[in-house]
Amino acid sequence: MRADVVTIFPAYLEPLRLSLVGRAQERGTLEVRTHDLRAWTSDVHRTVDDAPYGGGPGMVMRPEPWDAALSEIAASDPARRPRVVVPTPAGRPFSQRHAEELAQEPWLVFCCGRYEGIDARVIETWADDEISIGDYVLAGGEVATLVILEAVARLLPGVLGNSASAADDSFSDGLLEAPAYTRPQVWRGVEVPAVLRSGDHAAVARWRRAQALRRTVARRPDLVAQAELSDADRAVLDA
Ligand SMILES: COc1ccc(Cn2ccc3ccc(-c4cc(N)[nH]n4)cc32)cc1
Repeated sequence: MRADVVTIFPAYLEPLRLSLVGRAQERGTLEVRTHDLRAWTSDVHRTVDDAPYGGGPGMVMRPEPWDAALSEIAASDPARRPRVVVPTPAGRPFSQRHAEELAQEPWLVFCCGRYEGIDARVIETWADDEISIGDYVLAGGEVATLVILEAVARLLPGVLGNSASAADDSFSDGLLEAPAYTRPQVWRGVEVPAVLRSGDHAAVARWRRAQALRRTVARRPDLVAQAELSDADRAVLDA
């Protein structure tokens, strides 16, 4: 996968060189190219923003630099068309399903807005996805891009080690994950549930499913409504 990121703060994307996403880049599974939007300005002050029509607080990002940047990036591989992603508070809520969908794409381009956002005509012209990572307002699209790219990168082939699998993810079955434990067996007087030390893999799976169901009912009833529940699941919830 190739991912281009356009931003006025390229340094914000440096964390993509670390850890899981960094390893995916070293392996060639993911290629991240970061671009400074100001490279596509033509005035001496390298202006990327202007006052909003209709008044109101703050500034809006001008369309010309964005259109020049996206046109040049898209033209760099004429045989393909990238999927253009614009993080915004007004976007479709990001989810594991959405990450799985984006992980199928060979080429993503992220437009990191700042100020009060990007001129709407750029979004109309270029955006394939407008994505919100939550109902709170960040100062720009860079952090959202880091979130989206990490969630997508871990789904790419070979990125997660053998010991981990995206198929076992929380949300992969529509529920929250069960509590996890490791050594010591007793810590601050609290013992690891015996079933997890029993060696009975079927019992462990039943326990984890029951814990995930109860946790999801308590914290995210909206997810329970969407999940596919078995008769055994319903028995747990009715208990
Ligand atoms: C009045 O409306 C706005 C006031 C401030 C801003 C700041 N801002 C500029 C670009 C940009 C891109 C993404 C996000 C964002 C995404 C999520 N889930 N939260 N915040 C925020 C962004 C935007 C819109």
